[in-house]
Amino acid sequence: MIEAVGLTKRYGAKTAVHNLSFRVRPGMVTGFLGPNGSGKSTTMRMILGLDAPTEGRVTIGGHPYRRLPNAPRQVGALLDAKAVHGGRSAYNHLLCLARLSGIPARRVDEVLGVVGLREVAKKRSKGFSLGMGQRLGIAAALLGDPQVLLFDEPVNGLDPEGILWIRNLMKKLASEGRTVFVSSHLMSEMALTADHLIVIGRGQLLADMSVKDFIAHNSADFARVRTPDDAPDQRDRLAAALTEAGGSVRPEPDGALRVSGLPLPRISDLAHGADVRLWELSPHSASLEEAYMRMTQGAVDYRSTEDTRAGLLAQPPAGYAGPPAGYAAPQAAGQTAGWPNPYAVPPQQTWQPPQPPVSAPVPSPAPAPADPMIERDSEDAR
Ligand SMILES: Nc1ncnc2c1ncn2[C@@H]1O[C@H](COP(=O)(O)OP(=O)(O)OP(=O)(O)O)[C@@H](O)[C@H]1O
Repeated sequence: MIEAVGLTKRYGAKTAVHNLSFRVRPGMVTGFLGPNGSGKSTTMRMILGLDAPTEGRVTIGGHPYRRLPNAPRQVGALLDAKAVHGGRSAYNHLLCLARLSGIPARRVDEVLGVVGLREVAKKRSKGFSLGMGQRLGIAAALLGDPQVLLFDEPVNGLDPEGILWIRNLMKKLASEGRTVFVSSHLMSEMALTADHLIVIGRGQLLADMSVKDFIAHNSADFARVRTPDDAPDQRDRLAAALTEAGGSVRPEPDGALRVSGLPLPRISDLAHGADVRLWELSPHSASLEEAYMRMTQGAVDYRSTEDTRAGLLAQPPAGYAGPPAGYAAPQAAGQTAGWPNPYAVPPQQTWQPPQPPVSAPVPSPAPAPADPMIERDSEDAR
């Protein structure tokens, strides 16, 4: 098990990791997630004794890495696949590592087989592709047959077959009772590989929970409901009935309604009661990516200047003429006027009954609530 307690790392004025406490348990794959610059690599380096914590501690099996007896046989890591002497063959690179750690030479051949590099074992690694380099780095991590494994972005540069291979390898290592700690930016991959997640943002812990709980806690399930395209009155009637029943209703780009707060059978009954025909009534369950985006959108350090605020505003599809008449565009947290932020927490009540065609002034949309991150980002501008 890996255990961090109050782990903090400062580089001069920069706090890379702040008061981080977590446990990485054996027998499962634990994903380590966070936006760029959030402190994942710094944390991994501290776990491996490559960086000393400014405060706090991190141990493996109860010992700091540097005090672990025969550490390379207990802990294997892939931090930077490029950290290889390019003039050496894959075989010689692994053989050097094995000799330094008192690992028998026959193990080199075994791990080359595991990572699928036997055929190129005698080739110099400087000619290796990114994916082959990753495989070589993974072979080095496996060399001592360790109980604890750390992988920093192991799927970097791998093709789909390689990604699948890594996924199965991680799962197999965990099923053998090992501790597997893996960072990645590929959410879809993490959703398939990890059992548990540790999520950090700006060096601080944001979440420590199972993948299932993480998605459940950070996403809102909703239903998509579509009425006949040629009958906008039916859509308006349905939206009004759903809102009256306590649902939250928002327009979708294609004219459908996004409804949260009401179960599907209730939506169906309300539609029936309002004499509205449905062309679609489908459940939507959030993905890990959506849940992650929602949780971390306030903790992103680097953001395109074209992402006006939260950086997550989807562009309206070509040809989209704006929301249907009768809708007051909701301004959820982290959202600017325009296209709805797909990751924003849905507002409680968004449906506005259609206005009668009188010459009353059209109410202007409410101003977006102040977003404290905007202030902070401009202060932190670098
Ligand atoms: N040696 C160093 N000196 C100064 N600052 C550093 C050093 N190493 C890391 N940092 C800073 O600490 C913060 C965390 O960096 P780190 O590389 O740990 O993040 P990360 O989550 O691994 O990022 P990425 O996903 O982009 O790899 C960043 O702001 C980085 O610039």
